[in-house]
Amino acid sequence: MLLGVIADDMTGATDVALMLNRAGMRTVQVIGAPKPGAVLPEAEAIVVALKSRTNPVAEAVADSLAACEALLAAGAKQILFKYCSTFDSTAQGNIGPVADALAQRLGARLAIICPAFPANGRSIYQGYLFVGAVPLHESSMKDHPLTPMRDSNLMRLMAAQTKAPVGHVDYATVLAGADAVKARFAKLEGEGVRYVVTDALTNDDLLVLGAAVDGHVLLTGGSGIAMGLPQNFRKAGLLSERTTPDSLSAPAGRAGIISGSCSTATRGQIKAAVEAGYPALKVDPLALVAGEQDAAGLAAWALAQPQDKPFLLYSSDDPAEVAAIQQKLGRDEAGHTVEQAFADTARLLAEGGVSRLLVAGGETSGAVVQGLGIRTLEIGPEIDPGVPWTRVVDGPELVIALKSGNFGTPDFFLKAWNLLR
Ligand SMILES: Nc1ncnc2c1ncn2[C@@H]1O[C@H](COP(=O)(O)OP(=O)(O)O)[C@@H](O)[C@H]1O
Ligand SMILES: O=C(O)[C@@H](O)C(=O)COP(=O)(O)O
Repeated sequence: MLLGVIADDMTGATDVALMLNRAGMRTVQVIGAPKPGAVLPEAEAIVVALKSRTNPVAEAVADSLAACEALLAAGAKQILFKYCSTFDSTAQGNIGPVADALAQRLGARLAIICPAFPANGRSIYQGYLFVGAVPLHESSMKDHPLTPMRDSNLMRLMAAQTKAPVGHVDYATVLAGADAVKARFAKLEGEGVRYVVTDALTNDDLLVLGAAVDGHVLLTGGSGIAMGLPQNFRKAGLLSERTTPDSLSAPAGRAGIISGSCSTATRGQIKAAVEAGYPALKVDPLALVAGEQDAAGLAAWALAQPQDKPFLLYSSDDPAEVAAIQQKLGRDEAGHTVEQAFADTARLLAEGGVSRLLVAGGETSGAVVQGLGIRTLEIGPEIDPGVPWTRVVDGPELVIALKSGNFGTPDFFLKAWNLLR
């Protein structure tokens, strides 16, 4: 084991596991903070998927430290704290407090902050995070149901979550190469800076940064930063040769989609699936609270649909509707109600013979994976950047893809099945 990753949500975990797998590291994903003394699977990289993005801060810190202990015990030489490429967090955290706790545990004097993910349009310039052509706070992330992002300056965002000094490595330095970046790191460290936001626009920049962080005990960032890490282990002669699969054999059974993601990309993908004639049922948080809809009813509906097309269960709605529901139920209550309903529904679906499942939404995926009692995932082929099919290794017999809300082309729900045999 070389690299340990602590991911703050489920889709983020499969995203970074896919990145590492494609860059040549044999990677497995385990779900939840391992218990003390737990034996982790054999791999070159292990990703521990937590649900720590929106948990209470103390819980997020405790889970992240537990994951860190397990990864160190398994032999990790470097720890990556993976958060969202859109830096999803609140003013209180959880990115700052978790990074602080990990830095203290690992004795890290300097850790980079790099959510850049060019393949999905996330770039950093002058410390500002862009989503496609617009700054983060002008993107659809400003309306996220749980972590609305209203600032784009990563130094300011981080400074609001930590007392440790935050610095910046500008793009000119990244363009000058890994040695120049290392020299800047050393200078900033000498000035007492703990966290360094690094500009990055392209995959080449991420490879430069990957080389520059060789030997850092703690890194923080999106999955993009993982791209340049395997090269360090390969150079040190520590990596085996491997290729990534281009398809995945799936157990016989039904196919379906569960979506609790209200992100723009997911809503477009739902529209495409409905237009393609997928049987679709909208789940209403208010109806769940009133008992007019429940998991048993949702599963029964899904299992009664014709089998020639995947069924679609979705609560996804546009920002105005989500805001109206949150006003009635409260943000957390609305979120938890939907997540619990989907977790219970997923369990009933698996019991009813569903063996191929697509789930949209990070929090939603966390709930569904918990509901299904999945403990380990093996990473399969890439459907779109950041989203692989995975096979459940420890849990019910199924293949499952966990899609980040904002990832995937509009035909994602239509084309994903083509990679299954
Ligand atoms: N109609 C809705 N109204 C309010 N909240 C909702 C609705 N549908 C889903 N949610 C909640 O919104 C959150 C979406 O987050 P998530 O699943 O992480 O999606 P994404 O990956 O798009 O961020 C979840 O907590 C989910 O339960
Ligand atoms: O880094 C990313 O953008 C994703 O890996 C991620 O974390 C996704 O989170 P959700 O959008 O909540 O699924």
